[in-house]
Amino acid sequence: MSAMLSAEELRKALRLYLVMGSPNCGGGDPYEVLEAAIDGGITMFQLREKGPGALQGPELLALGARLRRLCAQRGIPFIVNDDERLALELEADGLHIGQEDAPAAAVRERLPKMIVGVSAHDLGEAQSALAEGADYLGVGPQYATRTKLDAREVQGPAVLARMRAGGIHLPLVGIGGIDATNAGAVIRAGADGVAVVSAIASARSPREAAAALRALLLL
Ligand SMILES: Cc1ncc(COP(=O)(O)OP(=O)(O)O)c(N)n1
Ligand SMILES: Cc1ncsc1CCOP(=O)(O)O
Ligand SMILES: [Mg+2]
Repeated sequence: MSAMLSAEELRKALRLYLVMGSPNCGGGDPYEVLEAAIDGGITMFQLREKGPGALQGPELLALGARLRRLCAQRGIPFIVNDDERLALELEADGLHIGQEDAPAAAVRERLPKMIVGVSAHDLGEAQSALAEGADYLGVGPQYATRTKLDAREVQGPAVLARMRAGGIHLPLVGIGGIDATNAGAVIRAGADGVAVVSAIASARSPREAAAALRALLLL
């Protein structure tokens, strides 16, 4: 577990997890989108700069530094997707990696003080991630998504129930196609929280979208 958050604090932080980068903001300013989402009540943030027009190099570092600072000011854990070096440069609270990224055990060893999140699509992957020292699992896709073109097939909330029944007690967050119409089903299946991209970042009002999700998650 990260030195920064206890397991219980992490479970709470995962409740409404915004995952986002500039390509998800419909041309809007990602800083303003994140600020509005924090005002609306998100509890954790992941910088995932992927897709058409994704920033790289110094531009990505500059954006990451601004978003990181905003999260620090507002008490929101700041996680970086995929890029271990960027996570270190930004002094992130954590790194999220998937099955096609660096091996979780090696990342755990290199980043002993960071929150390490791992994507898991079935019980077997969840058991491996647990054994390799993951702090939480991102589980999905729960529903169809247009945000991640290389997403695996839809698993549905039942995959969360299978993980719980299989003895996975790690903090779990559902991801993929989640919005206000289906977030409750994800929680009822066993997730501690929901991770969303488009439901907040592409909303007409990211603040209102985050507030609506927060209200139904009973926060
Ligand atoms: C919270 C959370 N869960 C899952 C993912 C997906 O990670 P990954 O499978 O590595 O895919 P990319 O996001 O890197 O395209 C995530 N980012 N966050
Ligand atoms: C990053 C990721 N991993 C699995 S699905 C997904 C994308 C989720 O985006 P959205 O919330 O817009 O469906
Ligand atoms: Mg990844």
